[in-house]
Amino acid sequence: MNEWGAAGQGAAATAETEGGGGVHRSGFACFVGRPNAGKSTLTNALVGSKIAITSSKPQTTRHAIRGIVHRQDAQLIIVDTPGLHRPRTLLGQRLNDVVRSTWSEVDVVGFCVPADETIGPGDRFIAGELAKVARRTPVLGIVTKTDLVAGERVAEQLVALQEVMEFADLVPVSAVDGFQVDKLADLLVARLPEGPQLYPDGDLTDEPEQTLVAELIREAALEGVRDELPHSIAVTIEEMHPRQGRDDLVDIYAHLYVERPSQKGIVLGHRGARLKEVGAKARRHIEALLGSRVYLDLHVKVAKDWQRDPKQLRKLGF
Ligand SMILES: Nc1nc2c(ncn2[C@@H]2O[C@H](COP(=O)(O)OP(=O)(O)OP(=O)(O)O)[C@@H](O)[C@H]2O)c(=O)[nH]1
Repeated sequence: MNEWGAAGQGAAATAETEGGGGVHRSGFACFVGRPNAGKSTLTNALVGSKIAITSSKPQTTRHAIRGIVHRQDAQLIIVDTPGLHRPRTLLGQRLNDVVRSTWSEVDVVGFCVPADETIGPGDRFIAGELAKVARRTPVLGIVTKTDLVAGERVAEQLVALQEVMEFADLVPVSAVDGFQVDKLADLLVARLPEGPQLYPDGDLTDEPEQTLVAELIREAALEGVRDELPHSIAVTIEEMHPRQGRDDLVDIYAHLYVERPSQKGIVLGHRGARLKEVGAKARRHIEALLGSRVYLDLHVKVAKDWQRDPKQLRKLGF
């Protein structure tokens, strides 16, 4: 087709080079959508490995965790942002700042709306914010969780989504049964500039291991108590290193912060039974992540009103 398409060195991608042999694209994408829209699960489905943290309750993905999709023709780096929401605390404001700065850095944004929930004010709030960047960054409309509803409902949701804002493309997907996940990858890749591979083959995420470990502990600690302590737990890794003289065992010392003394009891449980379960569960996940045995030491501490205190927020990594 076009011999010059692959020559590439710094040449801008054009429509003519699309599909041309040898063209390699690389760049960044992120998914936005209200909490629970399925963004993390979709990232995992695209990357093909559990790296982002998923849960059935909102607001669990706090850090911009990247998943990397390696393909012959492209490398797509997915940045997973926290959910955008109306801020009520300093933490809320910081999270929204992270989201907005992410949007301005990526090549394409995917706006996720679940097929099984009506489009509401939360989605329109996000669309309003997204419209501000849409002139520079293409936004794809994604209807997620199509496996949960009948075909007509998916069609209705696509129509409803189209009315919320102008999209570069619209696509329905299911991360659970894999419906159109490859199609979505194609649509995202098509929006990336021509460029070389940015990460080595096999890299799935560049998020520091300690951040992932802290997220796994937080996830385990929130299990079953989210209604009581939805946003009140933060985790820091104080120390993490292989045990001296052992190459099959990693020692991890972590602090679990709650906001008030009364919450400490909830996390600990009767005679510390709950914390023990949390530790066992987190340890299993961390062992799977690190591919090594793990000794996990967890301490619960009270950091009074950490969500409202800039000094505490900095200490906890926000
Ligand atoms: N049936 C079905 N469930 C899904 C699908 N994708 C996600 N889910 C479920 O929906 C819930 C929320 O998914 P997440 O991927 O954690 O959603 P999120 O948008 O990343 O949520 P936040 O991190 O809170 O912003 C989880 O219980 C998932 O298992 C899907 O394609 N089909």
